[in-house]
Formats: sequence, structure tokens, C-alpha cells
Amino acid sequence: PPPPWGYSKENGPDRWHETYPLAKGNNQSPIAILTKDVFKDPVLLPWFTGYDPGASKTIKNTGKTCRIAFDDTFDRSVLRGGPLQGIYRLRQLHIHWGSTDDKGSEHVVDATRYAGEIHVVHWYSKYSNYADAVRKPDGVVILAILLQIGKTPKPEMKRILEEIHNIKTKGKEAPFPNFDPSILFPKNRSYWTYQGSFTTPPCEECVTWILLKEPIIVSEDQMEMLRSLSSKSADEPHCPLADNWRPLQPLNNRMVRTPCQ
Ligand SMILES: Cc1ccn(O)c(=O)c1
Ligand SMILES: [Zn+2]
Repeated sequence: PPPPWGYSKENGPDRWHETYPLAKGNNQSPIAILTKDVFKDPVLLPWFTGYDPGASKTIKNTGKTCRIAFDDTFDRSVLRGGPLQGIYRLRQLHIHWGSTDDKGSEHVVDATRYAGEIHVVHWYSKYSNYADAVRKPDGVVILAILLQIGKTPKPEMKRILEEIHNIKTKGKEAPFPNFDPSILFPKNRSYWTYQGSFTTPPCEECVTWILLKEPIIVSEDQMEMLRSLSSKSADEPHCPLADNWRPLQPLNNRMVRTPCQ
């Protein structure tokens, strides 16, 4: 059997389907967004979040990403509106990034691949729990924020990056209190939306993606901080955590939508 999934040659995206058959589904993510083919849909509304900073719990190096977990035992931090029918509960956020500035995002917009991509993961709280929600086509919403390298870094990223020194190796976790992820949002709330999947195994097709059009700016130093994380545990040789992004998947019979104006 293939080794535990990852992003290297022997356990990477091209082999995930050997263990996780859903990875070969027809509604996989990420995809290329071709802005000329996007459908302006008048039914699409603005999206809203109401996040309680007290819901943030910990930040962890999972060996595959840097992940912040939130208390999702009740409708404490929620996302609604946009393409959504109901209220979605914030569960975690994590980041995908590259070993160099020319790659790292999962979605690609008009042939531009960005330096990274933040995923803010929520689940439909009408379902009894997260495990149930991931078995439903409308079970999960991921709000995705593109990271672009620039001179004026987003100061709000500082809080996450200051914590990196505490979680250098795989498995390390640290308290991460009083954090409201909406401070990471760009000024412009415009978005593209489509139906897709998780971009890591088991790749369940339960995700309504809300990809923000405006990237946020991170500095070279901030990217180097992320790249200083190790994908291995403390008792193993350092192996830079980077290029934890999945290649583009076929759009097949799907439409990407955006609100009018
Ligand atoms: C639940 C989950 C797991 C991995 N990734 O990348 C996601 O975006 C969401
Ligand atoms: Zn992700």
C-alpha cells in the first residue's frame, strides 16, 4: 500500500486516489478560475461573519499545515449569506504555501498562481456534527483568501506568525486565545463561488467554496516564517514545510458564479 498521504513523489496528489477513491471524483478542488467564464448570478448575496474571538483555542503544526482550531460546540462563530442557505459554524483555519513566491495557492485565477492561500473552514450547523456534515454536498463552506507577496505586509498576519516559533515541528501545539480570523479579510468582500471538495484526502465533495477576489499582502519575511516550519517531528531532521498545495482539478460540468456588480 502507498505510504501515508503527503505532497512528495511517492505519496503525493497523483497517488491519493489509490487509498482515497473520492480524489478521482467529478467535483474536486482546487480549480482554475477563468474570470471571463464566470456567471454573474443575481441571486448571490453578500456574505457575513460573526466571529467570537473567545472561540479560538490552539495553533498546531500538523506536519502538513499550520492550523488554528476554534470551539465549534455551538453557533459561537458563524458565516452566513453569500450562496449559503443557512448558518455555518467556524471550525478551523489553515494555510497552503509554496517553497518559492511563484507558487503556493491552490486556486489559480486567470493563470495566476499566488504565493499562498488561507482556508477558513465552517460546517452547516443544521447537521448534528462535523463528521455528519462532511458526508453532505452542502455540509462545509471554506472561505479562501489568496496571499500575494508585497512590500506592505498585512499586520494582522503577524499574530499567527509570531506563534510559529512555538510550533516549529510536527505535532507541536500552543494555546492561541483571543483571535478573530475576520481581521485577515481584505477590504473588498467580492467573491467567486463553486461546488467542490476538500483539497486533501479523503477529498470529500462537501464544500461550497467562497474564494475572495482580493488577495491580502504578505511580506517575503512572513513567507519565510511559514517556510521555517518543519514537516517532521522534533526527533527527526528538519524538513521545510512548504508546497502543501494540490494541483488543479478538472472543472467538468461545474459553473463558477459571482454576484452581480
Ligand atoms: C477539512 C480540510 C482539510 C484540508 N484542507 O486543505 C481544507 O481546506 C479543509
Ligand atoms: Zn485547505
